[in-house]
Amino acid sequence: MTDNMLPIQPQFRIFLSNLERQMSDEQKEIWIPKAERFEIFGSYCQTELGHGSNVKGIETTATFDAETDEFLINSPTISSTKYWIGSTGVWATHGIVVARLIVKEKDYGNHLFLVQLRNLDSQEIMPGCEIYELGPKAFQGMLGTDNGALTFHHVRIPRDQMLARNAQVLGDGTYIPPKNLKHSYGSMVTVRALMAEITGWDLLKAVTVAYHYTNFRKQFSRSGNGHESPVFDYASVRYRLLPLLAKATALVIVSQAIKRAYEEYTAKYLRTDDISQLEDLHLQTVGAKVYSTEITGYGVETCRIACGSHGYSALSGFGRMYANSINAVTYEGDNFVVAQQVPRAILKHFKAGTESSIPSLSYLSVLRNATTPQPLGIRSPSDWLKRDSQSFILEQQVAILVQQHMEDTKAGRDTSYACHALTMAHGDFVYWKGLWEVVDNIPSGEVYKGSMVALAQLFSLSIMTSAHIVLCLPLTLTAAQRASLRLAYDAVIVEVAGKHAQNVINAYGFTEFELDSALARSDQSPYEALLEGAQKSEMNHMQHLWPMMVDTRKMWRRAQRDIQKGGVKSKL
Ligand SMILES: Cc1cc2nc3c(=O)[nH]c(=O)nc-3n(C[C@H](O)[C@H](O)[C@H](O)COP(=O)(O)OP(=O)(O)OC[C@H]3O[C@@H](n4cnc5c(N)ncnc54)[C@H](O)[C@@H]3O)c2cc1C
Repeated sequence: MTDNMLPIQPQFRIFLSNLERQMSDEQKEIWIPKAERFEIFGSYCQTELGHGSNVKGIETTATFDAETDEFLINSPTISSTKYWIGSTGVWATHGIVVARLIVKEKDYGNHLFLVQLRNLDSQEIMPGCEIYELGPKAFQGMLGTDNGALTFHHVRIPRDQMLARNAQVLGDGTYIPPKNLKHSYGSMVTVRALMAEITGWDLLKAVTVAYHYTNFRKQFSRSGNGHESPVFDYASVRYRLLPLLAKATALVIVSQAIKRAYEEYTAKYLRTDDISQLEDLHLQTVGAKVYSTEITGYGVETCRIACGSHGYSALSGFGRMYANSINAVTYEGDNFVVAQQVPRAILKHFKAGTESSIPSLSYLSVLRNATTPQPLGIRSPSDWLKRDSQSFILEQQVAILVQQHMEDTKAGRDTSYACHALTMAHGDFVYWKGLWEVVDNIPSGEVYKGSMVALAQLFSLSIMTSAHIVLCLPLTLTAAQRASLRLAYDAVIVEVAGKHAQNVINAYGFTEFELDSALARSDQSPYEALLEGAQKSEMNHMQHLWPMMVDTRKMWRRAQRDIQKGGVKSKL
């Protein structure tokens, strides 16, 4: 239940953050207190029926009328209807609308405008606005949020409702352009920084339910002593669930650090207008958004499948969790589209020779000093637990993919598919580095240090044995070294399963209310909870349909008798 997004969330995630970053000081004084006091509810209206990823293609116009000192907001075509707009179907009283600014017939491209959508006293839709709620979403997801379709019919707003921190239009129609074009992606950065951490928590909940259930559920006897074994004891279950526990932990911990860096940047920006760090933070948050939403969406589904048929019951909660998490690969920028920004930024630094200013790009030194890598001194599985062995593999992996990307770009190939794998490999390296930075700083006396080290090792070895790395490893490692990597991975799985997983799950301390799953209750076993769910099913009370079922059977019997008597001939 708690993973259902609420209509109020766009208010904090994107509406207020845009008011703070994109409004002039005078505008902020008026609007921020209203939003903070919930006198107004806000939404962010960018996507149109015809244009999502291609923001430059937006058709909604904001035409300046110097006579009345107003803008006219208009949707000139059906494809310009704002669509998917969170909270707008029912709740929002105001929207930050992305529209093309037109002054004296000149098109200045997309700018932001604050438009009132509903009457504050009656909630009625304002004249000139046409709004519909979109109805159910795929998998019945995001039930708690209304999403709207919104058309503007020449809606007038005062000139001072153009968000004016950067660009402005003066009363005589003079256009003051933004000092810097990069400011415009500041609000996207905010949301992505938040999403990366939230998705980590979503995955942790799914893993917790699956861990609880697979330890309860017994099938077959592994020992042959007649007692059935918990399915968690099978490698097929452990190797799916435990790496997800480690990955979810990494997502939360590293994304928190990215979010903190962004908050520090924002505080400085609001004081000084200094946006020098924004480009790097943009790279970090786009990468984090793609990496975290991809792992979480598919990870939640993996947890469901690991629980067998009972995972497929709505009572398990996995359906709800999946429906509410998988859409994050699409919103705030489709992952395959925004993933392209990461290689672009990597190449820009590589070509300019500025990669040393960005710690997460240290792997570019592999390409810069393009010498044959020294063979790794791996002699036993424990050598794989050393940081330099791990960084070697992960850096090699991204470097190979960057090299391939450069060749593809040079050859004029469409790289939009391969960019995704490169962004994920970059994410592997960034999250690996970030996780170890945190874990290494835990004082050695802390009781949870051992569990965190084991989880970090599991995270490291699981990403090192993943699909695209397997392609690269044969180039640099001997067969014996590759075999020892598998042994190291096996050993870490055994250690985490036996000594740490339960402690880590307990430490996260999700309540039953938060998990909302029949597979993870303390007062009932999963079987009791599932059976109780079946007993409560509304389909048990469909007696009004019984006569129809009886009649159908009678009809079949009659038809059968007629066929046997030879009275009915098939027309087929
Ligand atoms: C639940 C939900 C909530 C949302 N909330 C809001 C909101 O509050 N406000 C708002 O403004 N918007 C919102 N959106 C819209 C969202 O931001 C867009 O859906 C998203 O940006 C993707 O755009 P699109 O749907 O038009 O996909 P498209 O751009 O049409 O993409 C379709 C396919 O084409 C591929 N593709 C497109 N362009 C390229 C390219 N250049 N290279 C390679 N492949 C490409 C994509 O990978 C994808 O597979 C929401 C969406 C959802 C699902």
